[in-house]
Amino acid sequence: MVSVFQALSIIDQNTEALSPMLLPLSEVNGCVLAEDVKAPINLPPFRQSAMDGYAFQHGAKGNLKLIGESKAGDFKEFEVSISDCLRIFTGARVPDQVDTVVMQEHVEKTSDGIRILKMPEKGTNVRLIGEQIKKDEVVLEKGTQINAAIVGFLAGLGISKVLVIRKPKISLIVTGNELQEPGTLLEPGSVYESNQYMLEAALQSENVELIHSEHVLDDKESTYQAIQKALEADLVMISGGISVGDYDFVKESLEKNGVEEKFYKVNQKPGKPLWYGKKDEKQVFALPGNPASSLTCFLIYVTAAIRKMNGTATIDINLKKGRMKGNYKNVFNKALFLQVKERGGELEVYPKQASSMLVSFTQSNAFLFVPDDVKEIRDGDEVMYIPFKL
Ligand SMILES: Nc1nc2c(c(=O)[nH]1)N[C@H]1C(S)=C(S)[C@@H](COP(=O)(O)OP(=O)(O)OC[C@H]3O[C@@H](n4cnc5c(N)ncnc54)[C@H](O)[C@@H]3O)O[C@H]1N2
Ligand code: MOO
Repeated sequence: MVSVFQALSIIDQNTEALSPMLLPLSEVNGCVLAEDVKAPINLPPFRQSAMDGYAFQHGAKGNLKLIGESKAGDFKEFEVSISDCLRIFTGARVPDQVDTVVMQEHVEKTSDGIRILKMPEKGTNVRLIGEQIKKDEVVLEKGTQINAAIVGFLAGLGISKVLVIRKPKISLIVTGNELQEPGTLLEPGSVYESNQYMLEAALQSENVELIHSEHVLDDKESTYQAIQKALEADLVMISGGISVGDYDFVKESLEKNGVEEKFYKVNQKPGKPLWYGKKDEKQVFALPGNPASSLTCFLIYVTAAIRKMNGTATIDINLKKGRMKGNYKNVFNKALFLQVKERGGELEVYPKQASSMLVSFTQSNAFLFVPDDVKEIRDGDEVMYIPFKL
């Protein structure tokens, strides 16, 4: 049996960021850049009007004669004298011979052009070449996590592919004869399957690719074969069948598949019988089947490995300081991950807590972390907590 911190450290030692891959923009949201990105063009690439209005040479007095038009997408030159103007629209190129744009609300139309009612300063409403970004400038650094704004920014620079750390491929297996599909009539002795739905949903918040997900019965051969197939992924998650019962076949099936145990059992509650191992570079987490144990182990350990693999974070328990609301006794001699509601750093323990119960998770947004040597927490005590987002 290892401690929570030993378990995290073993996972850390056994986890590396995955190799970089050139991917199209449509697939990189959430990924981490594996190299600096340089601007291939100036932004804007040409002088652009920031308003719908009229372009002219600054210094003109009196009425201006309208001699042409520049709309978005046009690239035309004009012979513009000091007493001429051009109709222009937002985003359109500002032709070379004009330097200022007056917005149309600040002019009055005349029979052949306009009269400026409010004279703008020279250069007003003209976006200059490279004003946002200069060509060859490093615009994003290696290690940046791509979000929607970055995807849009890259597209705006004309970049269609970027080198990113590839997403871990994940396989999921849930085990158990007693598991029945939601939406069917519950048979005596059965329970509805929840962990496959839950873990698939939780994976949607991580930057991963789920390549395989299945339910196997408590049977040696099926478990062995399912694990063999699942090992195509970078990381395998198995729920259930990892304890010491006569029908718990996961541990022996992992060993038979050549997965080497790195630790088994963590001195914690929930989630004591967590098993972690490796086959070459592939990682395997066998999560205890009790739903709250599975989800706790996923949130504390599996996400840590996933985020180191995809380059989005280092492995760290990220403990925050908060204040206890109410009293709690730790009678277990184990580290506890209690599901709590955190509001403004104040932590309220949900009353119904057990490995088998998900109800407490549905009302919580953080774990109160109770070290194994802390036996009692009183109202107002400073405590440690780990926020989570599901
Ligand atoms: N003699 C001992 N028995 C147990 C120990 C122990 O140390 N000695 N540890 C207990 C702890 S702690 C846990 S946690 C569980 C873990 O057991 P398994 O990982 O083998 O899980 P199962 O037996 O398959 O299932 C446990 C429980 O969870 C329900 N379950 C499982 N999978 C699902 C699912 N996909 N959806 C919904 N519910 C699921 C299952 O029906 C059981 O009720 O072992 C203790 N026993
Ligand atoms: O450790 Mo188990 O996950 O408490 O029931």
